[in-house]
Amino acid sequence: MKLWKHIEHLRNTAPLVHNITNFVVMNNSANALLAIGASPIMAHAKEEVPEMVKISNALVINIGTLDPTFIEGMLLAAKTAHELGKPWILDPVGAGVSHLRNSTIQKLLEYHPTVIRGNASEVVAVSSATGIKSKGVDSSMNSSDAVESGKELHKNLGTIVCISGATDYLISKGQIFEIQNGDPMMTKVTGLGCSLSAVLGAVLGASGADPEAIASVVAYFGISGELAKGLGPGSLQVQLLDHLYSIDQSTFENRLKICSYTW
Ligand SMILES: Nc1ncnc2c1ncn2[C@@H]1O[C@H](COP(=O)(O)OP(=O)(O)OP(=O)(O)O)[C@@H](O)[C@H]1O
Ligand SMILES: Cc1ncsc1CCO
Ligand SMILES: [Mg+2]
Repeated sequence: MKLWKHIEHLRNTAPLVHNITNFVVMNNSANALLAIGASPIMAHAKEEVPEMVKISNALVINIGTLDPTFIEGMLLAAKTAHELGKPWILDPVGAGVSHLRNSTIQKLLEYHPTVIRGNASEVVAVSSATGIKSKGVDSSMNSSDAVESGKELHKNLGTIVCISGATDYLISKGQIFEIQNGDPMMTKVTGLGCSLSAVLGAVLGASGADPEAIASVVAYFGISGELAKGLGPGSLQVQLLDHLYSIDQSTFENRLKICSYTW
């Protein structure tokens, strides 16, 4: 697979990505977007959200720290993106943990996200709609155990589903990509799943709903995490940005662990 072209295209396109995300990750998500070559804007007030969606190439909605004001902004943004045909990605952080999260996800799904990216517990919770018991925002399951739920979600909504974990899965119409890049140390830095969702917003802005382009960025992010591993979570958090910024074609191609099959 010749995947580097998707990374180059993203860097050359420099899409503007509108994020409504959580208080924990606003900074690292904006920095991850800049490092990969995109332009971030964080904005959640309902008074400006429609204008932001209009000027942006893609929208990221992350429900990590919900409150009524954020929910209002998210619903308006998702509605506007849906009406304008702008691609958008939903990160259902903590799906299944509270009624507020579950009911907000159900309302957001009415606006047909282009992609849903979550860890295994979140994907299972969104797919079951009723919500399962979950530990918090970290997954209590292996990503491989969420693949059937991811397929159901895709069949019911037509949404591309990305399940992150030791193996990342990208489930789209008739095709699944499996990506084996990344490092377990990435789970010791908060919000790297949120950063992944943000950079997937960037590839949506640059390439639209192209599963191969999205899978390329999932792999790119994992490779950046592998290279960023140092003494522990602190250095990984900082060096991830350096590698997102600087990886070249040969490093990417030498480290790439990806396959795809039909379903
Ligand atoms: N065991 C693992 N081995 C290798 N890479 C991993 C592992 N677990 C997670 N990752 C990588 O870490 C990144 C974040 O995925 P993760 O599933 O931890 O997201 P998350 O649980 O939503 O995180 P958060 O909610 O903190 O943002 C992905 O790039 C994923 O490939
Ligand atoms: C720790 C945490 N709590 C709400 S959002 C978030 C960031 C990781 O999802
Ligand atoms: Mg998460």
